[in-house]
Amino acid sequence: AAALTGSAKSTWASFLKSIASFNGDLASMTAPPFILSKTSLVEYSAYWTEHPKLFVAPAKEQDPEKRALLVLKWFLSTLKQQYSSRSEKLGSEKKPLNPFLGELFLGHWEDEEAGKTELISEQVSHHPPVTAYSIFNEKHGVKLQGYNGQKAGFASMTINVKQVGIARLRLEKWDEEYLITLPALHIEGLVYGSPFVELEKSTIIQSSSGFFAKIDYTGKGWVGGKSNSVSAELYDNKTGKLLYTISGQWTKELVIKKAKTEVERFEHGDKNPTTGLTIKPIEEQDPLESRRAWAKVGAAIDKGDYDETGIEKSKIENAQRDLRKKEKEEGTTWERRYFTAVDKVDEVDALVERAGKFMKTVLGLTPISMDEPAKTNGVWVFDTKKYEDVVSGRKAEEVRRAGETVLE
Ligand SMILES: CCC(=O)OC[C@H](C)CC[C@H]1O[C@H]2C[C@H]3[C@@H]4CC=C5C[C@@H](O)CC[C@]5(C)[C@H]4CC[C@]3(C)[C@H]2[C@@H]1C
Repeated sequence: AAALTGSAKSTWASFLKSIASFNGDLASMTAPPFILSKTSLVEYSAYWTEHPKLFVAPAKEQDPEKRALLVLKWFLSTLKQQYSSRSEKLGSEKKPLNPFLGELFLGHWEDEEAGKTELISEQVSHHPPVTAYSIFNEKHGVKLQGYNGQKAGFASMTINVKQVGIARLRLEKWDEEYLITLPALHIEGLVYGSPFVELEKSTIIQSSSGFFAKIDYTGKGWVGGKSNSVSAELYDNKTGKLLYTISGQWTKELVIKKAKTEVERFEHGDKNPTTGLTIKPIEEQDPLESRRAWAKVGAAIDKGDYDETGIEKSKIENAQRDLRKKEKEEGTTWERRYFTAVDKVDEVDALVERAGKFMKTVLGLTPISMDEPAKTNGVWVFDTKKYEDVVSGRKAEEVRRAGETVLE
């Protein structure tokens, strides 16, 4: 992106100075107008499934080893959307709107082969910010649920972000579950006023059928490396045998090898177009749905009217503060519409334990421990009872009342 000029340069310079006194809470930073996005962070859950065909492919594969490879392939195909789609579309990473507690993002993908895949994303915590989501395709019995928050730090002109939370993929037909941990990232390019995400360190995928993947992320700075590089290894837990490797750039092309021979090359970008998410027109949305709730802020950002953006944002933020104060006085808490926080999930603990054992005994690595990925306020799970109560209309009164609390 072109280097900054004139006033943008000076506001960016003062912004960089402000980051230097960064306290770790990304949302609290006031970024200059040109870096503000009108998209709320609650929308980012959609990045998991913009290729519905890849998302449902594992369900149709009866060989468990090939299923594990298809899950790894789907996961790697989400990285470009998750971490570089804004830079590609908007020229740089942007600062998303900080979702209010209870903010919703609902939609579905319609795909001729995969059928309907539904998305439910809810901001289940504001302090610290935690987004929970459930993405499911009934036709193929594929269900993804997860939650994530961010712990950020600032060092040598780079924002370092550690993700907390996990993703869980369930294949009903095979009674199989996959635990997926989330990559750490850092924001490069701040000094040029054109920030972009680079992934780092490593994540794992552990399947209940006995397959384990380790995924390592490196960037340009790495020894002779290219930006957005990834190298994944898929193992058989039982034999410790390395079955497949997938490597390349998660923004461009990845190569799958079985042992040493190439078996497939798959592309991202125009050869692998994403499916558009269908969401209701704003006037039909629930008041808590993100694009309706932030409509006035979004309009101000589109106009580049920084003052109006600030005024409309603080109206929402003040309404939220009043709501929290009222709940405190009444001794009530906000009812999460679709998710519940629990202390632990046995299936998740079993997968973490299995992965940890494999990492230690076969790979000689430090095993992941559950408190590591899940360090938010509990393990957030999709509550199908709550979901059915909403869909059936049994919760219509609570839904209506909740909508009235959001400033229109
Ligand atoms: C806070 C200082 C500031 O505003 O700097 C402006 C710069 C745009 C850099 C900070 C923002 O960069 C954004 C990138 C966002 C992550 C992108 C993708 C994901 C994956 C998704 O599944 C979960 C959320 C996550 C981790 C985003 C979290 C928020 C990030 C780091 C934004 C930063 C505020």
